[in-house]
Amino acid sequence: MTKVLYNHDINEKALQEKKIAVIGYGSQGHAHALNLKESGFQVVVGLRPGKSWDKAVEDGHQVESVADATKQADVIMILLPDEYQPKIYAESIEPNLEEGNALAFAHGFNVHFSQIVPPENVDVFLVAPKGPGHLVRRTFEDGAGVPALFGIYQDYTGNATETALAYAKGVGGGRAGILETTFQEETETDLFGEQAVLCGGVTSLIKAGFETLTEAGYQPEVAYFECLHEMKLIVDLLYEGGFENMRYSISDTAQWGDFVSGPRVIDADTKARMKDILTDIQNGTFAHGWILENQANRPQFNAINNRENKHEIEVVGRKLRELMPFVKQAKKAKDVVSNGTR
Ligand SMILES: NC(=O)C1=CN([C@@H]2O[C@H](COP(=O)(O)OP(=O)(O)OC[C@H]3O[C@@H](n4cnc5c(N)ncnc54)[C@H](OP(=O)(O)O)[C@@H]3O)[C@@H](O)[C@H]2O)C=CC1
Ligand SMILES: CC[C@](O)(C(C)=O)C(=O)O
Ligand SMILES: [Mg+2]
Ligand SMILES: [Mg+2]
Repeated sequence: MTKVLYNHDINEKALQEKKIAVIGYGSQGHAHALNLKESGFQVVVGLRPGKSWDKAVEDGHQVESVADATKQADVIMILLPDEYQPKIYAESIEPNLEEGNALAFAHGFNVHFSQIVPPENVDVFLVAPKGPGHLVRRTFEDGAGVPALFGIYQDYTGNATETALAYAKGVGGGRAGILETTFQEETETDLFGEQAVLCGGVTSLIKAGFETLTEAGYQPEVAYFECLHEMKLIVDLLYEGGFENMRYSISDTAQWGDFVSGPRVIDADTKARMKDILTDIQNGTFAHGWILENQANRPQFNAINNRENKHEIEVVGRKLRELMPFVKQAKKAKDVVSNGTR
């Protein structure tokens, strides 16, 4: 079995005298900066003036421009949106790198697809938490953590692995398990997971179920609770103990329906389309389309996003969630991070 590393396997020495620049203070950025600081490491946050800057100051960080944070740091973790990274890297990071620095990423996209080509005299690694940034922070505060992958693209100093592992431990990955990967494997599996299963797959499944019920005349509120709200409760059981644990808790009627109807929804054709999606990721078709979409100022992204936000499941869900104040909302936390108001 692949070796999974935990806190007790990792020596933090490689990062102890070092300064870490966390560039960006969004979903991942705020979680890395706060978790690393609370793990005892020196952190400077690199940003442009604005909402994230104000929030990072409010959270007690030293905040500098991206260029100045890079100049001061030994390890530069780039946690900007993937689509803006190449420009900001070229303008403010690369000119300020010094020999022996470490350049780090939480996703391999830009290095793997050659949108960022690092100089030869720095270490290059990734530490990719396998979870949303707000949960990287929330679980850390709760004394737990989110699993993380680490991968070395370039080991100029000979210390890249020790540095990456200390970083992964600092953000809380060593509480849940740290696995070695490559930039290629992380990039391709992460893109596949978010498109086919975790985000694209799940939202399409929920929406199709909701629409099937409402088009048949059932109440939208009932359809919302059935297809979206209860998803989290079922997924919690999967998270805690896999399929067996979930099936232990549901009724035998549900389990029989799971066995006979699940494969009618997700069948061999669905799997063949998943393979097509993976091929498009592997051969660069997806990356090419996403890069062009951004160069054109996101016409399709914005149109689809507006349409999705107006879908009946979102309208009814907003109303129902207002009546459940115990439901925590990452979007509110994200707005807080990006608009500086708490
Ligand atoms: N979201 C997640 O949970 C995960 C993300 N990743 C990876 O982590 C990286 C970061 O993603 P994510 O956290 O979602 O990013 P976000 O969209 O949350 O990051 C936004 C941050 O970037 C800052 N920013 C944007 N443009 C600039 C600029 N021109 N100059 C300076 N700062 C700027 C924003 O500041 P401002 O307020 O000024 O706009 C804000 O602080 C990506 O590589 C992603 O693939 C990996 C695992 C999970
Ligand atoms: C699942 C989406 C993700 O890959 C993540 C939170 O891990 C992302 O890019 O945000
Ligand atoms: Mg991911
Ligand atoms: Mg991702």
